[in-house]
Amino acid sequence: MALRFFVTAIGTDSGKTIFSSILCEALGADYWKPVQAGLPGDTDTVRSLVSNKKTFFHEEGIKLKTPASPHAAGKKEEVEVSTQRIEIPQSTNHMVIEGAGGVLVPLNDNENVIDLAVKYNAEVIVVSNLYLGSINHTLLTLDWLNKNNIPVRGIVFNGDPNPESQEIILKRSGLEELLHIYKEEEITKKVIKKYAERLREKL
Ligand SMILES: Nc1ncnc2c1ncn2[C@@H]1O[C@H](COP(=O)(O)OP(=O)(O)OP(=O)(O)O)[C@@H](O)[C@H]1O
Ligand SMILES: C[C@H](N)[C@H](N)CCCCCC(=O)O
Ligand SMILES: [Mg+2]
Repeated sequence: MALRFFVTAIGTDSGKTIFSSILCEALGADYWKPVQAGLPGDTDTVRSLVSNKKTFFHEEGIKLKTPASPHAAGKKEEVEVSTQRIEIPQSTNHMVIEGAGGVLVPLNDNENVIDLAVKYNAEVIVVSNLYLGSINHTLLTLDWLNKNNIPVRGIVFNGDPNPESQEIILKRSGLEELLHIYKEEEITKKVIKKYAERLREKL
């Protein structure tokens, strides 16, 4: 059966696009960004990092030029941003869907980015950075998902190792670490392939 993942994070610039590239490479999955705020978009980045020939890059659901929260970018550009307006592309392949920012980033006055994961019935993966303060950001994110009955497939740590942070996050959440992405000098196709091999063992 085709798998469907929704990649979210504890914030923006967290490594969702890097991890989405790794996941696409690991599974030969399609990539789709339902809401892109800020151009050039993440689809171009993933296209430049994935090596396999199977991944298909779907057109973004809603594309906004403004690098801001989708609700604000939509308001500025007079574009209606809502889950109702965005239908998942047809595909029989596995699909990696990348959110924008974190779970409670607003699409509009009533809806948030995470509502897209629910609408598409996708398994959520949370990318967690390892800066000072990230324990709180990560546990708040996981607690909100848990309290809203949104299951999480696992956590991806991104950044220099911090065993105390990683341990307490895994212990409190009871979730599995799917991958640790270390700080790389440059993100290249070769780097993405290396992590894809590691990730494949966990999926
Ligand atoms: N482990 C890492 N090593 C080196 N650079 C990284 C690493 N993780 C992320 N980066 C860099 O940090 C920047 C932000 O990462 P990325 O674009 O994946 O974030 P994002 O969560 O997708 O952001 P957005 O919310 O805009 O979609 C990029 O320039 C990326 O190449
Ligand atoms: C512009 C950025 N790269 C993303 N596309 C959107 C991030 C929105 C974050 C909103 C917020 O949490 O304050
Ligand atoms: Mg991104």
